[in-house]
Amino acid sequence: MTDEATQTGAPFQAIAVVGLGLIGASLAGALCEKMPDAVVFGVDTDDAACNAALERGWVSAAAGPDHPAFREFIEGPCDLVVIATPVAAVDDYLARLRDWGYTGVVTDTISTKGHILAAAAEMLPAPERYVPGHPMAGSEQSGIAGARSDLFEGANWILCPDEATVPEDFQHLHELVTGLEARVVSLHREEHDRAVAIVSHVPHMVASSLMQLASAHADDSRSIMRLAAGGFKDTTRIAAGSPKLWCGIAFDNAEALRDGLDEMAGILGSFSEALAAGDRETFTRLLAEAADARRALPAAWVPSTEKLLEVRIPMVNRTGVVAEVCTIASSVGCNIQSIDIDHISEGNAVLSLILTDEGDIGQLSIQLITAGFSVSFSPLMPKEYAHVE
Ligand SMILES: NC(=O)C1=CN([C@@H]2O[C@H](COP(=O)(O)OP(=O)(O)OC[C@H]3O[C@@H](n4cnc5c(N)ncnc54)[C@H](O)[C@@H]3O)[C@@H](O)[C@H]2O)C=CC1
Ligand SMILES: O=C(O)C(=O)Cc1ccc(O)cc1
Repeated sequence: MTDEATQTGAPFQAIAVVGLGLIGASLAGALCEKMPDAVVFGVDTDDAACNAALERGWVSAAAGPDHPAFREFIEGPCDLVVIATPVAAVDDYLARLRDWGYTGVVTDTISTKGHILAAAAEMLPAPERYVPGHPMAGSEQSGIAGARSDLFEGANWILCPDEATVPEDFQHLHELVTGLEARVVSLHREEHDRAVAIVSHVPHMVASSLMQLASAHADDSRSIMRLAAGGFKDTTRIAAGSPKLWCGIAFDNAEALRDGLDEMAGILGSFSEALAAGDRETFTRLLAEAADARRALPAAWVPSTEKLLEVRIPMVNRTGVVAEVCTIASSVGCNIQSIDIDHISEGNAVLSLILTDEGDIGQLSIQLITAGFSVSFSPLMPKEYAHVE
Protein backbone atom coordinates (compact mmCIF):
# COMPACT_ATOMS: atom_id res chain seq x y z
CA MET A 1 0.00 0.00 0.00
CA THR A 2 1.17 3.49 -0.75
CA ASP A 3 1.28 6.29 1.81
CA GLU A 4 -1.38 7.97 -0.25
CA ALA A 5 -3.66 4.97 0.30
CA THR A 6 -3.13 5.18 4.05
CA GLN A 7 -4.13 8.79 3.98
CA THR A 8 -7.48 8.21 2.25
CA GLY A 9 -8.27 5.17 4.40
CA ALA A 10 -8.82 2.92 1.37
CA PRO A 11 -6.83 -0.33 1.56
CA PHE A 12 -5.94 -0.13 -2.14
CA GLN A 13 -6.01 2.85 -4.47
CA ALA A 14 -5.82 1.33 -7.95
CA ILE A 15 -7.31 -2.09 -8.54
CA ALA A 16 -7.27 -4.17 -11.74
CA VAL A 17 -10.21 -6.59 -11.88
CA VAL A 18 -9.45 -9.18 -14.54
CA GLY A 19 -12.62 -10.89 -15.79
CA LEU A 20 -15.85 -8.86 -15.67
CA GLY A 21 -18.28 -11.76 -15.35
CA LEU A 22 -20.62 -12.60 -12.51
CA ILE A 23 -17.92 -12.39 -9.84
CA GLY A 24 -15.50 -9.81 -11.27
CA ALA A 25 -18.26 -7.37 -12.25
CA SER A 26 -19.98 -7.84 -8.86
CA LEU A 27 -16.65 -7.04 -7.21
CA ALA A 28 -16.22 -3.95 -9.39
CA GLY A 29 -19.77 -2.87 -8.51
CA ALA A 30 -19.19 -3.43 -4.79
CA LEU A 31 -15.90 -1.48 -4.91
CA CYS A 32 -17.58 1.35 -6.77
CA GLU A 33 -20.30 1.55 -4.12
CA LYS A 34 -18.29 0.92 -0.97
CA MET A 35 -14.82 2.27 -1.84
CA PRO A 36 -15.49 5.06 -4.31
CA ASP A 37 -11.98 6.47 -3.83
CA ALA A 38 -10.42 3.39 -5.44
CA VAL A 39 -9.77 3.50 -9.19
CA VAL A 40 -10.92 0.23 -10.77
CA PHE A 41 -9.62 -0.90 -14.15
CA GLY A 42 -11.67 -3.75 -15.65
CA VAL A 43 -10.24 -6.27 -18.11
CA ASP A 44 -12.22 -8.73 -20.21
CA THR A 45 -11.77 -10.39 -23.58
CA ASP A 46 -15.46 -9.72 -24.19
CA ASP A 47 -16.02 -6.12 -25.33
CA ALA A 48 -19.68 -6.33 -24.31
CA ALA A 49 -18.67 -7.07 -20.69
CA CYS A 50 -16.27 -4.09 -20.72
CA ASN A 51 -18.94 -1.81 -22.13
CA ALA A 52 -21.59 -3.01 -19.67
CA ALA A 53 -19.22 -2.40 -16.72
CA LEU A 54 -18.49 1.09 -18.02
CA GLU A 55 -22.17 1.83 -18.60
CA ARG A 56 -22.99 0.82 -15.03
CA GLY A 57 -20.22 3.11 -13.81
CA TRP A 58 -18.58 0.19 -11.97
CA VAL A 59 -15.13 0.74 -13.48
CA SER A 60 -13.12 3.86 -14.24
CA ALA A 61 -11.86 2.21 -17.44
CA ALA A 62 -12.20 -1.18 -19.09
CA ALA A 63 -10.36 -2.85 -21.95
CA GLY A 64 -9.20 -6.10 -23.46
CA PRO A 65 -5.93 -7.60 -22.19
CA ASP A 66 -3.94 -6.39 -25.21
CA HIS A 67 -5.01 -2.78 -24.89
CA PRO A 68 -1.98 -0.62 -23.97
CA ALA A 69 -4.01 1.03 -21.18
CA PHE A 70 -4.03 -2.24 -19.22
CA ARG A 71 -0.25 -2.51 -19.29
CA GLU A 72 0.06 1.17 -18.40
CA PHE A 73 -2.21 0.64 -15.41
CA ILE A 74 -0.21 -2.37 -14.20
CA GLU A 75 3.13 -0.62 -14.73
CA GLY A 76 1.73 2.57 -13.22
CA PRO A 77 -0.58 3.08 -10.27
CA CYS A 78 -1.93 -0.46 -9.81
CA ASP A 79 -1.53 -1.75 -6.25
CA LEU A 80 -3.90 -4.75 -6.41
CA VAL A 81 -4.72 -7.24 -9.16
CA VAL A 82 -7.76 -9.48 -8.68
CA ILE A 83 -7.96 -12.38 -11.14
CA ALA A 84 -11.64 -13.29 -11.57
CA THR A 85 -11.52 -15.28 -14.81
CA PRO A 86 -12.17 -18.98 -15.38
CA VAL A 87 -9.11 -20.95 -14.21
CA ALA A 88 -7.96 -21.64 -17.79
CA ALA A 89 -7.11 -17.96 -18.34
CA VAL A 90 -4.86 -17.60 -15.29
CA ASP A 91 -1.46 -18.38 -16.83
CA ASP A 92 -1.81 -15.70 -19.45
CA TYR A 93 -2.28 -13.02 -16.77
CA LEU A 94 0.48 -14.31 -14.52
CA ALA A 95 2.81 -14.22 -17.53
CA ARG A 96 1.78 -10.63 -18.28
CA LEU A 97 2.37 -9.60 -14.66
CA ARG A 98 5.79 -11.27 -14.86
CA ASP A 99 6.69 -9.63 -18.16
CA TRP A 100 5.51 -6.23 -16.93
CA GLY A 101 7.48 -6.57 -13.67
CA TYR A 102 4.45 -6.17 -11.41
CA THR A 103 5.39 -6.48 -7.74
CA GLY A 104 2.16 -5.36 -6.08
CA VAL A 105 -0.47 -7.46 -4.31
CA VAL A 106 -2.32 -10.15 -6.29
CA THR A 107 -5.37 -12.14 -5.28
CA ASP A 108 -8.03 -14.14 -7.13
CA THR A 109 -11.59 -15.41 -6.85
CA ILE A 110 -11.05 -18.76 -8.53
CA SER A 111 -12.98 -21.72 -7.11
CA THR A 112 -9.94 -24.02 -7.12
CA LYS A 113 -6.33 -23.43 -6.16
CA GLY A 114 -4.86 -26.55 -7.77
CA HIS A 115 -3.36 -24.77 -10.70
CA ILE A 116 -2.92 -21.18 -9.61
CA LEU A 117 -0.79 -21.85 -6.52
CA ALA A 118 2.05 -23.45 -8.45
CA ALA A 119 1.71 -21.07 -11.40
CA ALA A 120 1.77 -17.95 -9.19
CA ALA A 121 4.79 -19.23 -7.25
CA GLU A 122 6.65 -19.83 -10.49
CA MET A 123 5.66 -16.78 -12.49
CA LEU A 124 4.99 -13.79 -10.25
CA PRO A 125 7.93 -11.45 -9.65
CA ALA A 126 6.82 -11.06 -6.00
CA PRO A 127 5.14 -14.41 -5.25
CA GLU A 128 4.94 -13.66 -1.52
CA ARG A 129 2.49 -10.86 -2.36
CA TYR A 130 0.01 -13.31 -3.91
CA VAL A 131 -2.72 -14.20 -1.41
CA PRO A 132 -5.22 -16.74 -2.78
CA GLY A 133 -8.86 -15.72 -2.34
CA HIS A 134 -12.29 -17.23 -2.92
CA PRO A 135 -15.62 -15.57 -2.21
CA MET A 136 -18.12 -18.23 -1.16
CA ALA A 137 -20.90 -16.35 -2.86
CA GLY A 138 -22.24 -16.41 -6.34
CA SER A 139 -25.16 -17.83 -8.21
CA GLU A 140 -26.18 -20.07 -11.05
CA GLN A 141 -26.05 -17.08 -13.40
CA SER A 142 -23.10 -16.19 -15.59
CA GLY A 143 -21.63 -13.01 -16.90
CA ILE A 144 -22.12 -9.39 -15.98
CA ALA A 145 -25.87 -9.73 -16.59
CA GLY A 146 -26.15 -11.63 -13.30
CA ALA A 147 -23.73 -9.39 -11.39
CA ARG A 148 -24.88 -7.49 -8.30
CA SER A 149 -22.96 -4.99 -6.22
CA ASP A 150 -24.39 -6.52 -3.00
CA LEU A 151 -23.44 -10.11 -3.94
CA PHE A 152 -20.79 -10.47 -1.23
CA GLU A 153 -22.69 -8.89 1.68
CA GLY A 154 -22.79 -11.37 4.53
CA ALA A 155 -20.80 -13.97 2.57
CA ASN A 156 -17.71 -15.84 3.67
CA TRP A 157 -14.63 -14.93 1.68
CA ILE A 158 -11.72 -17.33 1.98
CA LEU A 159 -8.20 -15.89 2.12
CA CYS A 160 -5.19 -18.21 2.23
CA PRO A 161 -2.15 -16.41 3.63
CA ASP A 162 1.00 -18.42 4.38
CA GLU A 163 4.21 -17.89 6.30
CA ALA A 164 5.64 -15.72 3.51
CA THR A 165 2.62 -13.40 3.38
CA VAL A 166 3.49 -9.78 4.14
CA PRO A 167 1.41 -8.97 7.27
CA GLU A 168 0.33 -5.58 5.90
CA ASP A 169 -0.79 -7.17 2.61
CA PHE A 170 -3.07 -9.51 4.51
CA GLN A 171 -4.30 -6.67 6.69
CA HIS A 172 -5.22 -4.63 3.61
CA LEU A 173 -6.96 -7.54 1.89
CA HIS A 174 -8.85 -8.19 5.11
CA GLU A 175 -9.92 -4.54 5.12
CA LEU A 176 -10.98 -4.81 1.49
CA VAL A 177 -13.12 -7.91 2.08
CA THR A 178 -14.71 -6.65 5.30
CA GLY A 179 -15.26 -3.30 3.56
CA LEU A 180 -17.42 -5.19 1.06
CA GLU A 181 -19.41 -6.46 4.09
CA ALA A 182 -18.13 -10.00 3.65
CA ARG A 183 -16.30 -11.91 6.40
CA VAL A 184 -12.83 -13.33 6.02
CA VAL A 185 -12.25 -17.03 6.65
CA SER A 186 -8.53 -17.83 6.71
CA LEU A 187 -7.61 -21.26 5.46
CA HIS A 188 -4.33 -23.08 4.81
CA ARG A 189 -3.96 -22.94 1.04
CA GLU A 190 -3.19 -26.67 0.86
CA GLU A 191 -6.55 -27.41 2.51
CA HIS A 192 -8.63 -25.21 0.24
CA ASP A 193 -9.42 -27.59 -2.60
CA ARG A 194 -10.38 -30.55 -0.40
CA ALA A 195 -12.64 -28.34 1.72
CA VAL A 196 -14.49 -26.74 -1.18
CA ALA A 197 -14.81 -30.09 -2.95
CA ILE A 198 -17.10 -31.15 -0.09
CA VAL A 199 -19.16 -27.99 0.35
CA SER A 200 -19.32 -26.74 -3.24
CA HIS A 201 -18.05 -29.05 -5.98
CA VAL A 202 -19.66 -32.34 -4.90
CA PRO A 203 -22.96 -30.51 -4.19
CA HIS A 204 -22.86 -29.10 -7.71
CA MET A 205 -22.43 -32.57 -9.21
CA VAL A 206 -25.20 -33.92 -6.97
CA ALA A 207 -27.54 -31.14 -8.12
CA SER A 208 -26.64 -31.93 -11.74
CA SER A 209 -27.24 -35.64 -11.07
CA LEU A 210 -30.71 -34.89 -9.68
CA MET A 211 -31.53 -32.98 -12.86
CA GLN A 212 -30.14 -35.87 -14.92
CA LEU A 213 -32.37 -38.27 -13.00
CA ALA A 214 -35.50 -36.16 -13.40
CA SER A 215 -34.73 -35.50 -17.08
CA ALA A 216 -34.29 -39.24 -17.70
CA HIS A 217 -37.82 -39.77 -16.39
CA ALA A 218 -39.41 -36.83 -18.13
CA ASP A 219 -41.55 -37.60 -21.15
CA ASP A 220 -41.91 -35.27 -24.09
CA SER A 221 -44.40 -33.09 -22.26
CA ARG A 222 -41.98 -32.93 -19.29
CA SER A 223 -45.01 -33.39 -17.01
CA ILE A 224 -42.84 -34.85 -14.22
CA MET A 225 -41.07 -31.50 -13.91
CA ARG A 226 -44.40 -29.84 -13.08
CA LEU A 227 -44.59 -32.06 -9.99
CA ALA A 228 -41.33 -30.71 -8.64
CA ALA A 229 -41.96 -29.03 -5.29
CA GLY A 230 -39.78 -26.59 -3.38
CA GLY A 231 -37.39 -29.28 -2.14
CA PHE A 232 -36.42 -30.29 -5.64
CA LYS A 233 -35.93 -26.68 -6.63
CA ASP A 234 -33.91 -25.92 -3.45
CA THR A 235 -31.54 -28.80 -4.13
CA THR A 236 -31.07 -28.20 -7.84
CA ARG A 237 -30.77 -24.41 -8.32
CA ILE A 238 -27.01 -24.54 -8.80
CA ALA A 239 -27.31 -27.16 -11.56
CA ALA A 240 -28.24 -24.28 -13.88
CA GLY A 241 -24.68 -22.91 -13.62
CA SER A 242 -22.36 -22.63 -16.62
CA PRO A 243 -21.27 -26.14 -17.80
CA LYS A 244 -18.02 -24.74 -19.18
CA LEU A 245 -17.08 -22.98 -15.95
CA TRP A 246 -17.96 -26.03 -13.84
CA CYS A 247 -16.09 -28.43 -16.09
CA GLY A 248 -13.00 -26.24 -15.60
CA ILE A 249 -13.54 -26.24 -11.82
CA ALA A 250 -14.05 -30.03 -11.72
CA PHE A 251 -10.94 -30.84 -13.72
CA ASP A 252 -8.79 -28.44 -11.69
CA ASN A 253 -9.90 -30.23 -8.52
CA ALA A 254 -10.28 -33.71 -9.98
CA GLU A 255 -8.70 -35.74 -7.20
CA ALA A 256 -10.63 -34.22 -4.31
CA LEU A 257 -13.81 -34.16 -6.35
CA ARG A 258 -13.49 -37.84 -7.26
CA ASP A 259 -12.87 -38.76 -3.63
CA GLY A 260 -15.92 -36.74 -2.60
CA LEU A 261 -18.11 -38.26 -5.31
CA ASP A 262 -17.00 -41.79 -4.31
CA GLU A 263 -17.86 -41.02 -0.69
CA MET A 264 -21.19 -39.59 -1.80
CA ALA A 265 -21.96 -42.72 -3.79
CA GLY A 266 -21.22 -44.73 -0.62
CA ILE A 267 -23.68 -42.64 1.39
CA LEU A 268 -26.40 -43.07 -1.25
CA GLY A 269 -25.59 -46.77 -1.18
CA SER A 270 -26.16 -46.86 2.60
CA PHE A 271 -29.72 -45.62 2.11
CA SER A 272 -30.29 -48.22 -0.59
CA GLU A 273 -28.78 -51.03 1.50
CA ALA A 274 -30.85 -50.13 4.56
CA LEU A 275 -33.98 -50.23 2.39
CA ALA A 276 -33.01 -53.59 0.92
CA ALA A 277 -32.34 -54.98 4.42
CA GLY A 278 -35.58 -53.57 5.83
CA ASP A 279 -33.37 -51.76 8.34
CA ARG A 280 -35.55 -48.84 9.45
CA GLU A 281 -33.26 -48.07 12.37
CA THR A 282 -30.22 -47.38 10.17
CA PHE A 283 -32.37 -45.54 7.66
CA THR A 284 -33.82 -43.28 10.37
CA ARG A 285 -30.39 -42.72 11.88
CA LEU A 286 -28.98 -41.57 8.53
CA LEU A 287 -31.88 -39.15 8.11
CA ALA A 288 -31.69 -37.93 11.71
CA GLU A 289 -27.94 -37.26 11.57
CA ALA A 290 -28.42 -35.27 8.38
CA ALA A 291 -31.38 -33.34 9.82
CA ASP A 292 -29.40 -32.39 12.94
CA ALA A 293 -26.44 -31.27 10.86
CA ARG A 294 -28.68 -29.23 8.54
CA ARG A 295 -30.47 -27.52 11.42
CA ALA A 296 -27.10 -26.60 12.94
CA LEU A 297 -25.93 -24.78 9.80
CA PRO A 298 -25.14 -21.21 10.85
CA ALA A 299 -27.85 -18.72 9.99
CA ALA A 300 -27.07 -15.65 7.95
CA TRP A 301 -24.27 -13.65 9.49
CA VAL A 302 -25.29 -10.63 11.52
CA PRO A 303 -22.24 -8.61 12.51
CA SER A 304 -21.98 -8.17 16.25
CA THR A 305 -21.20 -4.70 17.50
CA GLU A 306 -22.05 -5.29 21.14
CA LYS A 307 -19.48 -7.74 22.46
CA LEU A 308 -16.14 -7.11 20.88
CA LEU A 309 -12.90 -8.55 22.13
CA GLU A 310 -9.44 -7.22 21.47
CA VAL A 311 -6.61 -9.74 21.19
CA ARG A 312 -3.06 -8.40 21.32
CA ILE A 313 -0.15 -10.57 20.24
CA PRO A 314 3.48 -9.44 20.17
CA MET A 315 5.11 -10.25 16.81
CA VAL A 316 8.79 -10.31 17.72
CA ASN A 317 11.04 -11.51 14.89
CA ARG A 318 8.43 -13.95 13.61
CA THR A 319 7.30 -13.98 10.03
CA GLY A 320 3.95 -15.51 9.20
CA VAL A 321 2.36 -14.46 12.48
CA VAL A 322 -0.67 -12.87 10.87
CA ALA A 323 -1.31 -15.92 8.68
CA GLU A 324 -0.91 -18.34 11.57
CA VAL A 325 -3.04 -16.40 14.03
CA CYS A 326 -5.86 -15.68 11.56
CA THR A 327 -5.94 -19.28 10.36
CA ILE A 328 -6.18 -20.54 13.95
CA ALA A 329 -8.96 -18.01 14.66
CA SER A 330 -10.98 -19.11 11.61
CA SER A 331 -10.49 -22.80 12.45
CA VAL A 332 -12.24 -22.32 15.82
CA GLY A 333 -15.05 -20.25 14.27
CA CYS A 334 -13.86 -16.83 15.47
CA ASN A 335 -14.57 -13.84 13.28
CA ILE A 336 -11.95 -11.14 13.00
CA GLN A 337 -13.62 -7.83 12.42
CA SER A 338 -10.43 -5.87 11.95
CA ILE A 339 -6.66 -6.18 12.06
CA ASP A 340 -4.19 -3.58 13.20
CA ILE A 341 -0.41 -3.81 13.34
CA ASP A 342 1.28 -1.44 15.81
CA HIS A 343 4.93 -1.05 14.89
CA ILE A 344 6.84 -0.47 18.08
CA SER A 345 10.42 -0.63 16.84
CA GLU A 346 12.42 -2.26 14.03
CA GLY A 347 11.30 -5.92 13.79
CA ASN A 348 9.03 -5.45 16.77
CA ALA A 349 5.27 -5.04 16.44
CA VAL A 350 2.03 -5.93 18.16
CA LEU A 351 -0.79 -7.55 16.23
CA SER A 352 -4.16 -6.35 17.42
CA LEU A 353 -7.29 -8.21 16.35
CA ILE A 354 -10.84 -7.15 17.06
CA LEU A 355 -13.06 -10.24 17.34
CA THR A 356 -16.84 -10.43 17.33
CA ASP A 357 -18.48 -12.70 19.89
CA GLU A 358 -18.58 -15.77 17.65
CA GLY A 359 -16.54 -18.94 17.87
CA ASP A 360 -14.73 -20.64 20.70
CA ILE A 361 -12.56 -18.03 22.42
CA GLY A 362 -11.32 -20.62 24.93
CA GLN A 363 -10.02 -22.85 22.14
CA LEU A 364 -8.52 -19.83 20.41
CA SER A 365 -6.60 -18.95 23.52
CA ILE A 366 -5.40 -22.54 24.04
CA GLN A 367 -4.34 -22.96 20.43
CA LEU A 368 -2.51 -19.63 20.27
CA ILE A 369 -0.64 -20.35 23.48
CA THR A 370 0.18 -23.89 22.29
CA ALA A 371 1.54 -22.36 19.08
CA GLY A 372 3.91 -20.28 21.21
CA PHE A 373 2.19 -16.90 21.16
CA SER A 374 1.90 -14.69 24.17
CA VAL A 375 -1.65 -13.41 24.02
CA SER A 376 -3.70 -10.88 25.94
CA PHE A 377 -7.46 -10.53 25.61
CA SER A 378 -9.53 -7.55 26.67
CA PRO A 379 -13.23 -6.83 26.13
CA LEU A 380 -13.88 -3.72 24.12
CA MET A 381 -16.91 -1.52 24.39
CA PRO A 382 -18.45 -0.51 21.06
CA LYS A 383 -17.62 3.12 21.87
CA GLU A 384 -13.96 2.27 22.42
CA TYR A 385 -13.95 0.40 19.15
CA ALA A 386 -15.39 3.40 17.35
CA HIS A 387 -12.51 5.37 18.88
CA VAL A 388 -9.93 2.73 17.82
CA GLU A 389 -11.19 2.90 14.25
N1 LIG B 1 -20.10 -18.41 -10.39
C1 LIG B 1 -19.92 -18.39 -9.09
O1 LIG B 1 -20.92 -18.44 -8.34
C2 LIG B 1 -18.55 -18.28 -8.52
C3 LIG B 1 -17.43 -18.32 -9.33
N2 LIG B 1 -16.18 -18.19 -8.77
C4 LIG B 1 -14.97 -18.23 -9.61
O2 LIG B 1 -14.73 -16.90 -10.09
C5 LIG B 1 -14.23 -16.94 -11.43
C6 LIG B 1 -15.19 -16.19 -12.34
O3 LIG B 1 -16.43 -16.86 -12.32
P1 LIG B 1 -17.73 -16.18 -12.88
O4 LIG B 1 -17.65 -14.72 -12.74
O5 LIG B 1 -18.88 -16.91 -12.32
O6 LIG B 1 -17.63 -16.54 -14.41
P2 LIG B 1 -18.39 -15.83 -15.63
O7 LIG B 1 -18.47 -16.86 -16.70
O8 LIG B 1 -19.63 -15.17 -15.17
O9 LIG B 1 -17.37 -14.69 -16.05
C7 LIG B 1 -16.09 -14.92 -16.51
C8 LIG B 1 -15.66 -13.67 -17.23
O10 LIG B 1 -14.30 -13.85 -17.59
C9 LIG B 1 -14.16 -13.42 -18.92
N3 LIG B 1 -13.00 -14.08 -19.50
C10 LIG B 1 -12.89 -15.34 -19.97
N4 LIG B 1 -11.64 -15.55 -20.42
C11 LIG B 1 -10.96 -14.40 -20.21
C12 LIG B 1 -9.63 -13.98 -20.47
N5 LIG B 1 -8.75 -14.78 -21.02
N6 LIG B 1 -9.30 -12.71 -20.13
C13 LIG B 1 -10.19 -11.85 -19.57
N7 LIG B 1 -11.46 -12.20 -19.33
C14 LIG B 1 -11.83 -13.46 -19.64
C15 LIG B 1 -15.46 -13.76 -19.61
O11 LIG B 1 -15.65 -13.00 -20.78
C16 LIG B 1 -16.46 -13.41 -18.50
O12 LIG B 1 -16.85 -12.06 -18.58
C17 LIG B 1 -14.11 -18.41 -11.80
O13 LIG B 1 -12.77 -18.81 -11.65
C18 LIG B 1 -15.04 -19.11 -10.82
O14 LIG B 1 -14.57 -20.42 -10.55
C19 LIG B 1 -16.00 -17.98 -7.43
C20 LIG B 1 -17.08 -17.90 -6.60
C21 LIG B 1 -18.44 -18.07 -7.08
O1 LIG C 1 -24.86 -20.24 -6.09
C1 LIG C 1 -24.44 -20.70 -5.04
O2 LIG C 1 -25.16 -20.91 -4.08
C2 LIG C 1 -23.01 -20.98 -4.89
O3 LIG C 1 -22.64 -21.79 -4.08
C3 LIG C 1 -22.11 -20.23 -5.77
C4 LIG C 1 -20.67 -20.59 -5.76
C5 LIG C 1 -20.14 -21.18 -6.89
C6 LIG C 1 -18.81 -21.46 -6.97
C7 LIG C 1 -17.99 -21.15 -5.92
O4 LIG C 1 -16.68 -21.41 -6.01
C8 LIG C 1 -18.48 -20.57 -4.77
C9 LIG C 1 -19.84 -20.28 -4.71
